[in-house]
Amino acid sequence: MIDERFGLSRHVTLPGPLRLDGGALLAPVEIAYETYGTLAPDGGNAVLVCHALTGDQHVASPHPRTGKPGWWSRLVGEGKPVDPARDFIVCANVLGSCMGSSGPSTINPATGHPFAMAFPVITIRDMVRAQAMLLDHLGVGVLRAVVGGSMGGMQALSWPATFPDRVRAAVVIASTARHTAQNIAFHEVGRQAVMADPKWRGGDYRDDPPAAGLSVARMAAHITYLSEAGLTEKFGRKLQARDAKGFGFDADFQVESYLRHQGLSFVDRFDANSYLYITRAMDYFDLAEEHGGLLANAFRATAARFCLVSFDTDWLYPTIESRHIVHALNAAGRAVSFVELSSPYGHDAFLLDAPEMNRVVDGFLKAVA
Ligand SMILES: CC(=O)SCCNC(=O)CCNC(=O)[C@H](O)C(C)(C)COP(=O)(O)OP(=O)(O)OC[C@H]1O[C@@H](n2cnc3c(N)ncnc32)[C@H](O)[C@@H]1OP(=O)(O)O
Ligand SMILES: N[C@@H](CCO)C(=O)O
Repeated sequence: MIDERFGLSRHVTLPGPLRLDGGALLAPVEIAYETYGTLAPDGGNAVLVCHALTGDQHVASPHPRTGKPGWWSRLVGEGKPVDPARDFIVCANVLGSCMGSSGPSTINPATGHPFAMAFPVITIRDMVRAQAMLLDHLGVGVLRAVVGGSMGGMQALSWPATFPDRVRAAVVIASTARHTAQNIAFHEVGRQAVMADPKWRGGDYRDDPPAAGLSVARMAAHITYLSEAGLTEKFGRKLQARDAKGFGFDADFQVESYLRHQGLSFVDRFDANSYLYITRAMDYFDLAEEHGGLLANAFRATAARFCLVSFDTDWLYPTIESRHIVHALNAAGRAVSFVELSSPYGHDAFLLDAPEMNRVVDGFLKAVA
């Protein structure tokens, strides 16, 4: 019996093999994860929380290195909508990432060196299959719910499509069922920034990463997580305190130094090759294409209930993408709740204080209890 009221970083090596969508077999499969709460004797209270592109398993406990609160501690924790007093909560670092699960920085048993670009290309569905292997290991059969935002929402959609009998409810926030040309275009700019950095060296950078390229990639991506109104409210055209030199190409505008800060701090916490692999997995995501070209087909085999939330200023995954999913769920005869929330903060609103989002998720999860 697993009995952890509070988050505890763990790591498991599963023998596998895991057959990936690209055809490769991954073995062993390393998974870093945290659990909170107690698995009920009937196993019926498990909730899987899925993280976004650069997230990790520390969803509700302080990050072990920075001490910052868990990235979704506003939604997950004692007295929150996902509550360890009621739920057995699992959050795992996704396949391809760099926080302890198998990815390009994992040591390749065949060479004794990091896989780097020899790591197989992965998909969102591969991430979900790895999570299913972890749940098997933890003795979890059917999930009470799977919950995720952004790329976490893609996993939450992929779960009932991939394992129709293993999930009773899915909460999909600020997400999409496919990457659009614009989404792919922004990711490609970031990947090219990484690959154009001479330090990238085809991925074999070891202890001297392509920091400049990764930082620029994050700066470009971060703009897509915000909104014009949010940036205007926070920075407008405000300048830094100028020195005697006046005009020039230092970070004169505050928004510039903010973006540079976001880029530099990202390099401290994320691996460049993982960035390539995970953005690629998101670009390949097209749930309709995986199901004969019709999104409704993805949901026909499941009896899961769905809750979708979008934000009106999210131009990365705008509300129209959520509506597209709602129409497909309706066509498949699935029960779905959908709400568009108002926020000035763009896509990343799901990570910020969002009382309305909490109320919606709380009400939905209580209804499917
Ligand atoms: C989704 C998952 O699964 S987890 C992964 C999610 N985490 C991330 O994406 C981390 C990076 N993203 C962010 O910080 C996102 O904006 C959010 C939504 C998570 C946080 O938003 P906010 O709390 O509004 O933080 P904000 O965007 O204002 O950034 C604050 C930082 O910018 C710095 N900053 C603010 N203004 C400036 C400026 N003019 N010049 C330089 N730095 C500045 C602050 O000092 C602060 O630095 P710190 O994070 O090192 O303490
Ligand atoms: N800002 C979040 C969401 C991006 O989709 C992240 O970096 O993971």
